[in-house]
Amino acid sequence: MLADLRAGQLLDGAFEKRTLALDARDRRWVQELVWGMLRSRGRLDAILADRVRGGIAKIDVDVADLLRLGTYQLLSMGSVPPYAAIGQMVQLTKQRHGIGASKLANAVLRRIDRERATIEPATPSDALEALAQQYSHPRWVVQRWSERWGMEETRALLDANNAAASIVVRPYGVVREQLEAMLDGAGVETHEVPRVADSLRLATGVALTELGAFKQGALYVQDPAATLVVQYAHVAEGSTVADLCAAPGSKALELSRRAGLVLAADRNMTRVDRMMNGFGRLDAERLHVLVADARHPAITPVEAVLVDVPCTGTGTFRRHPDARWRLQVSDFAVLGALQKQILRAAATVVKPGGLLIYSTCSLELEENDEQVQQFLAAHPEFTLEAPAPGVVPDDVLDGGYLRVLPHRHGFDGAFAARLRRSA
Ligand SMILES: C[S@@+](CC[C@H](N)C(=O)[O-])C[C@H]1O[C@@H](n2cnc3c(N)ncnc32)[C@H](O)[C@@H]1O
Repeated sequence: MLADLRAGQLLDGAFEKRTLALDARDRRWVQELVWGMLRSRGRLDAILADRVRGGIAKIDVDVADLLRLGTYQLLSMGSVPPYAAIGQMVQLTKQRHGIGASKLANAVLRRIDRERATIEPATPSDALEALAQQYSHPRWVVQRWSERWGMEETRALLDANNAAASIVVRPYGVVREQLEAMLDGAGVETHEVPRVADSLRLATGVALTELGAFKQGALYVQDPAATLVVQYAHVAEGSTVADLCAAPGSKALELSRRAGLVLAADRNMTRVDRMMNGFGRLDAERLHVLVADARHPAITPVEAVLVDVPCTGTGTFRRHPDARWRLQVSDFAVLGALQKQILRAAATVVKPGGLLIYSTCSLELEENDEQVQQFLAAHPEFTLEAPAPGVVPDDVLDGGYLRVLPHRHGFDGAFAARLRRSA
């Protein structure tokens, strides 16, 4: 899986592909290991740097990942006996890299096991480096956030990014109480979600896809931040809505609660396939799926258009611990250009008097406020229009925008701007 990530694949996809043959318990164990290791990679590297001659950057990247996995098991996975963690990693290193590398793995991991009581690496004197190491984030990301929010709020955000994200579900075709009863009958503990009516947070460790309520299409998974984006959009009852970047489709489903018809389009065929499977499981109504490029929308103007654009996803680092290590400064320019193109093209298919909703799961101003401000400056026929008071809680509104922050609200990060076209 880690080799897949190095080849540019995303963690979710690599996990799906590599764990097909495992049962639910083993999948959970692998997930705990890999997600946990990636969330603490910076700290693990500091520990390894003190014990690998020449530092971790000097050794083969695959061996480095094996050492990180071994170290994480030794220090953070109490369920794994040290001899098993060391033995397994040494064996794997031998299979993949030969006897020399396996001796290194054996020596390093045994030493870490021996020194576990005094293992914490020294705190770097540079305050940003210290935060980056403690919370395992790239330093440049910590720097950019601390310039915006200050050190203490940045610390809270880094901490939130390392917390395990819970599964939150929404009822479909049944009311919340029915879904609660179905889950209760299956022995699944549920909790209400602050700020978002009808969503249910499931106790951790639930094998969701094995639940009857899932198989019967009585629920779908949606982080409260995504639900809030759609509630903030507040499309008119019975209207036709185009969701031009729709896959895997949870916002399209949420839109279909109020809309008369939702056109759910995405450019990526594989993701469209997955979206269709999801809608099929739910027996979803009032949704039409299309494969289409949002830069050239092939539809006639509609009452509301949502563009949930591709972005750096810095609001979802807690779910995708690989993303923080993949992020590059150049992503802002590359994705920014695409976001700009999609937003401008989407504007051409909004009816006069209609709504254009721009959203991201990024925390970054370049992808959020600045995109919208530039768009509004070039399109005087659109104005920012927050939904009526009470549609979403006041504490997720910020100057008319929707802004959800992991460390303030406890959900994924999200941003949205609701733009009204003049009649
Ligand atoms: C943030 S995700 C959308 C998530 C989705 N709205 C949901 O709530 O489930 C962005 C999506 O945009 C799609 N995408 C990227 N470039 C696109 C383009 N030019 N036209 C249409 N879709 C595009 C990606 O395939 C991806 O599925």
